[in-house]
Order: sequence, then structure tokens, then C-alpha cells
Amino acid sequence: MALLTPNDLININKQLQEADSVVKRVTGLDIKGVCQSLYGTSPSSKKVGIVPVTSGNGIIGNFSASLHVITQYFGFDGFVTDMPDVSGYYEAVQNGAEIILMADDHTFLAHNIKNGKMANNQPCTGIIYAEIASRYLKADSKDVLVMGLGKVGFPGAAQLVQKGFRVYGYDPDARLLKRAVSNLGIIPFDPANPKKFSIIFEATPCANTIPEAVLSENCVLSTPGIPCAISEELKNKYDVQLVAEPLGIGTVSMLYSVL
Ligand SMILES: NC(=O)C1=CN([C@@H]2O[C@H](COP(=O)(O)OP(=O)(O)OC[C@H]3O[C@@H](n4cnc5c(N)ncnc54)[C@H](O)[C@@H]3O)[C@@H](O)[C@H]2O)C=CC1
Ligand SMILES: N[C@@H](CCCCNC(=O)[C@H]1CCC=N1)C(=O)O
Ligand SMILES: [Mg+2]
Repeated sequence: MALLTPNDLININKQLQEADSVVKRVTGLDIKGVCQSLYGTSPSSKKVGIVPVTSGNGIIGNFSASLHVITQYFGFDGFVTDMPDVSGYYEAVQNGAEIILMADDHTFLAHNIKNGKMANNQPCTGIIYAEIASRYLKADSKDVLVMGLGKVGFPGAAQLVQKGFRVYGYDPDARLLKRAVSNLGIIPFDPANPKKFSIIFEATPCANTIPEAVLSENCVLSTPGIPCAISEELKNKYDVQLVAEPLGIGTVSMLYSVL
């Protein structure tokens, strides 16, 4: 499980603002607008209880505080409980939380205790980053490249297939590539025989996963992957429209999916 570090989350509000302006440039919508079109739900100021969890590797510095900033940025009424774990959950419900946000080392969930809906961060992240990529106003074809077909990448690839794109996918894990080809009907991308794309979605925990040969001028790279999939040098050389943010875009996708 690739865990966030406090350093990934420094000044999350500025990171959200920067990501929002790229999303607007790429899709014509802001992040909230993409969520509304994805889930058909509208903005809400619902009370969100953020519960720190000490299990496993324990509390991650800046994590709960960042979730608080994220809920406020997107217009929800968030609060972080004083206590963690079971006591924190009890405190959140006692203080009127309608949605609970909490994460251990394996699962980051949003649970709407009023309507029973529950969301998992991994598919919600893949779906929204794929949706942003698919809405690139200047895309010159329906071809899209997906790098990484794991817990975030596979649901993102499924979203792109569902929206009628011609999805080329790659993962060095042959089992996962085979699963995506047989379950989603994607085209296995051959790194030895690359082609250029204007839309790329990446979801891997590795740097430099995007070969220069697939980059076209002004292409969109939509990636939740940490560290970033592309070097600053390549990003500048091709003027890549990079949509990348460590926590907030995936979280607001979870929140809108449980409204
Ligand atoms: N920004 C955000 O909001 C979020 C970011 N993440 C990050 O997204 C990344 C992916 O997370 P998961 O899908 O849960 O991990 P995962 O381990 O389930 O999947 C990652 C996949 O990438 C593949 N991969 C590795 N190198 C590759 C390469 N060169 N080309 C293509 N595929 C390659 C691996 O074989 C693996 O199947 C992690 O870095 C995680 O921290 C996860 C959730 C939210
Ligand atoms: N238990 C800790 C939070 C652990 C979160 C681990 N999961 C990740 O880092 C995932 C979530 C999005 C990106 N990576 C706390 O409450 O402070
Ligand atoms: Mg994110």
C-alpha cells in the first residue's frame, strides 16, 4: 500500500487551487463540475466527520488536517474529531456527522450514515482522473493510454471504456494486463511499438512511467500517481497539461459519490 507522507500534503489548499485551474483549462469545468457530471449529484454542505485512525503505520501528519481543508474547499462542513479510532467515530456521530471519512493503511472510505452509501478512495480516484482526461477539449482522437492497471488504474480504464474511448493499457504485471484485456477489452500497449497520444491516464507508484515516444504537444496527463509519472523536463518540452494532486480530487469524488 503506497502511503502518503506529510511532505506530499504541504499546503494542500494551494495544490488544490493549482489542480483546479488545470482541470478548468483542460475540460472547461472545475473539479466540482466534473464531480456533478460524473455522479449527477449537486453541491452539498453536509457535515463530514473526519476520524483519525491509529492502526497499522498510524496517524500520517497533515492527513486529517488536509481532509479538513479539502472538505471546506469543496463547500462541505468538515470537522476533525479530537479522539481517534472508535472514540473518534462515536464523537463524529454524536456531533452530527452525516458522512464519515476515515482511512487505515489499506482502505480510505466515505460512509454516508444517512443514506447508507459508501465509497472507496481507490476506484473513486481512478474514475475521476479518467473522467478529467476523457473531457480534454482539445483531444484529437478517441485513443487514450492507461499506464497502471491496479486498484486505481483498472476502475479508471473501465470508466474510459464505458465512455467509448479506444483504450490502450499497459502494466508490467502480466496478470493485471491480461485481466484488463479480458474483462474490459482494452488493447495491450506495446512499449516497444509506441504511438503518440493526446490523452494519457497514469496510476502507478513509480516515476518516469511515461515514455517520451507517447507524448504529443499539449497532451493531457491525468495522474494521481505518486511520485509524478513525468519529469519536469519532459513536461515542459511537450507543454504537457498535467492534472496531479495528492488527495483532494480523489476525496471529493468519494464525497459526491455518496450524496
Ligand atoms: N492522488 C490521489 O488522490 C491518490 C493517489 N494514489 C496513488 O496512486 C498510485 C496507484 O495506486 P494503486 O492503484 O492503489 O496501486 P497498485 O499497486 O494497486 O497499482 C499500481 C500498478 O502500477 C503498475 N506499474 C508499476 N510500474 C509501471 C509502469 N512503468 N508502467 C505501467 N504500470 C506500472 C504496477 O504493476 C501496479 O499494477 C499510488 O502511487 C498511490 O499512492 C492512490 C489513491 C489516491
Ligand atoms: N490512518 C491515517 C491515514 C492513513 C492513510 C493511508 N492511505 C493513503 O495514504 C492513501 C489515501 C489516498 C492516497 N493514499 C490517519 O488517520 O492519519
Ligand atoms: Mg487526488
